[in-house]
Amino acid sequence: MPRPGASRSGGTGDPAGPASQPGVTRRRLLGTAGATGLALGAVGTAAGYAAAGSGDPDTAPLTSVGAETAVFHGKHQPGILDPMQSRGHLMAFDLAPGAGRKEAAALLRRWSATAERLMAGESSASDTGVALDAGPSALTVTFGLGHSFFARTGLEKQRPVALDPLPDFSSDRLDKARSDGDLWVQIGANDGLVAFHALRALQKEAGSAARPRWEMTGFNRSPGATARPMTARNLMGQVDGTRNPKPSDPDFQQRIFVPDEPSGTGTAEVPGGGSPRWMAGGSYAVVRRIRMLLDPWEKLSVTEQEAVMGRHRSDGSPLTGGGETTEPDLEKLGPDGTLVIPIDAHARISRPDQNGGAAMLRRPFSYHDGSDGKGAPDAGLLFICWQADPVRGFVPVQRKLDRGDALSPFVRHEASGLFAVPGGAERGGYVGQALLEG
Ligand SMILES: C=CC1=C(C)c2cc3[nH]c(cc4nc(cc5[nH]c(cc1n2)c(C)c5CCC(=O)O)C(CCC(=O)O)=C4C)c(C)c3C=C
Ligand SMILES: [Fe+2]
Repeated sequence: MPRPGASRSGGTGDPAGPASQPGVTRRRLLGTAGATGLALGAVGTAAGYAAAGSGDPDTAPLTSVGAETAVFHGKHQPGILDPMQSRGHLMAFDLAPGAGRKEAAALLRRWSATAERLMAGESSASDTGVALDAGPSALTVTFGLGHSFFARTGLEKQRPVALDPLPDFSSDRLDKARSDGDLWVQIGANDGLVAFHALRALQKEAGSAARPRWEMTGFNRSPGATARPMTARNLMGQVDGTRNPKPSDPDFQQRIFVPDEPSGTGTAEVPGGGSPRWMAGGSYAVVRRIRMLLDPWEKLSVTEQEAVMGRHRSDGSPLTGGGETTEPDLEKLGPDGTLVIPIDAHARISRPDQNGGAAMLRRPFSYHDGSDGKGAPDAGLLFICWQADPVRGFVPVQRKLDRGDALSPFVRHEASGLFAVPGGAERGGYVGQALLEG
C-alpha cells in the first residue's frame, strides 16, 4: 500500500541533503509495493520500510513503532480515531492583527500540505533535521477553529451554534491566557522528536499570519511497554478509557461526527440548527487542562481511591465484580446496605445513562510541567473529548460532575477550549476549505 504523499513532489529548498528533496522520505523509503499495511485504527505499518538489512542506516529496517503511518486525507481528520500516541503537543494560535480570511486560508493550506508530508515521513519546507532517521511514527496533525476565528475572518454567519462558549462551571479555575484561541493544532506521535519536529514546522509556517497563544505538551504510555495492548492509565494510576464509545457501536458516527447532511444551517439565526454543511465529517473538540492534586490523592488508601472512581485500580474492573469490561451493577448493595459503587463515584455519574444519553470520545494526554513552586506537582490530564455537538456531549456530563463528583476534590480545571474540527481535507485541498472558499 503506497504511503500517502510518498511520491508527491514539492521543493523544500532545504540544504539538509537527500532527505529534504522532493518526493524523498526522511529515510529514503524503499519499495512500498510489498507493504502489508497492518491496520490499527487508521494507523498502518508501512512494511515497505523493510530493507536489505545492510548496515547502512538509511536502508536498515525501521522498528514497527517508527514505521506506523496515519492517513491525512479522509472523511475525518487524523488524530480522532487513531490510537493514542505516546507524545502530544497542543497549540493555539491567534490570527495576527490585519490577517483575515485570505491569510487564514493560505495558512491552513500551508499547514495541511506540511501535515500531509510529515505524516507520510517526508521532510517539511524548512526542515530542521530533528526527525532525520525516524519514520512517521504514527504522526497525526489535527486542525481546529475557535469561536473567535469567525469574527476575525468575517465569517460570523458560518459559525456553528455548537461553537457557542461553554457555560461556566462552579469548580472552574480557568487561566484565560491558556484557554481558547482562533486556531488549534493537535500533534500526536509515538516519538518525541517526530512530534517536536512537526511542532516547529507548523510554528514556523504560521509566519506573519498567526501568533502562538498557548502550548501544552503531553504523553501517554509508549507502544510496546506492556505485554499486550491495554487501556491507558492516567497519572492517578487508574485504567482510563474503558467505556469509550467504539467505532463498532451502532450510534458511534452520529455521536462523534457531524453528519454528511447536517440537519440545520448551523447559524445563530437557526437556534438548535446543528452544524453548518461545511462541518460535514467534522467533530467538536473540548480541551481541558485538568490539574490532578496528586499529594492529597496519593494519601488516600487504595480502597478510598477505588470508591472515588467506582472501579478497581489494579485492572479497572467495576467494584461490583467481573473484569475491566464487565457491566457495573449500579444497584448492588454491600453487606452494610450501602451501594457498592457509591452514588457520587466518577464512573457512575459520568455514564451516558445518567446524563440523558450524553457521550463523548475521550482521547487525552497526561502532562507534567514541573512543580507549582510550593513543591506540589503541576501534573494531570490534557483532557480532549470529541463529539458531534458539545451540548449533547461534554456540557451535560461536566454539569453533573460539577454538582457532585467524588473526584472533584482531587482535580482542578485550569484551562479550557472548544474548537470546531472540520472534516478531513480532500486530496489537493486543505482543512477548512469548504468554509473559507464556500
Ligand atoms: C466531562 C467529562 C469528563 C471529565 C472532565 C472527566 C475527567 C476525568 N476522568 C478521569 C478518570 C476516569 N474517567 C472515567 C470514565 C468516564 N469519564 C467521563 C467523562 C469525563 N471525565 C466519561 C464519559 C466516562 C465514561 C463513563 C461510562 O460510560 O461509563 C474512568 C473509568 C474508566 C473509563 O470508562 O474510562 C476513569 C478512570 C479523570 C482522572 C479525570 C480528570 C482528571
Ligand atoms: Fe472521567
